[in-house]
Amino acid sequence: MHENPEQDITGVILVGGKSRRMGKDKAFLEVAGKPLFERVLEVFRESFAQVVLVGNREERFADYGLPVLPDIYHGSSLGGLYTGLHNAATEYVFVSSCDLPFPSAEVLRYLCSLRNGYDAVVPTTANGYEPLFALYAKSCLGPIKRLLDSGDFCAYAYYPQVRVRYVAYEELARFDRDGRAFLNINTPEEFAKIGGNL
Ligand SMILES: Nc1nc2c(ncn2[C@@H]2O[C@H](COP(=O)(O)OP(=O)(O)OP(=O)(O)O)[C@@H](O)[C@H]2O)c(=O)[nH]1
Repeated sequence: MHENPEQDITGVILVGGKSRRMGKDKAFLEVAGKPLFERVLEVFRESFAQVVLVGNREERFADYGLPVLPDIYHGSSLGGLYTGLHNAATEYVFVSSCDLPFPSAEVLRYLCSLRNGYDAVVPTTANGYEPLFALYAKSCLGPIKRLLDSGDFCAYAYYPQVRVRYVAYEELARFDRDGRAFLNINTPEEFAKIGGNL
């Protein structure tokens, strides 16, 4: 456990995806002998006093002693974030997808350190926004709900309505020593590239 886990941020790991491209539940794919989602969980446990999972099929995670919250809005990562934020006992949540093989505690802590005065802290990389390794305040709930109720599941469409601290990758690079902190794994080919075996 990190000396000072954040008390006002709940760590939310989204585990409710369908893994269609992978063809196999991504959360449990092993990298260096450890399931992908456990690699995120390890970083979260040392960083946050409270950690929850969001997704259906709770029985998959029965061994971990963590709350597993069922989706309020089904079928999107934005809906998963909504459920995490809605249920959080804290002002903020830090959300992560479950398919990051090399999540960085240093990147995470730096992002968290920027939260004062903002509704969201969102990294931007060469791939664009990274909404699924980012911090959100309860004040995002209304804009997210309106979006979901309108049938739009875009993870960043409400950003113009809240105060977002965008964090350019250049600002984060010093915390991402091997340049893989935002890598996520969606396909068997991507999994094979990091040495994974289905
Ligand atoms: N709780 C919850 N999480 C979701 C949902 N859809 C996606 N996620 C999570 O969001 C993150 C990113 O998911 P994606 O890779 O975009 O989608 P996926 O369904 O897992 O995979 P594909 O079927 O290949 O698109 C992963 O951690 C997923 O588990 C959902 O409906 N509910």
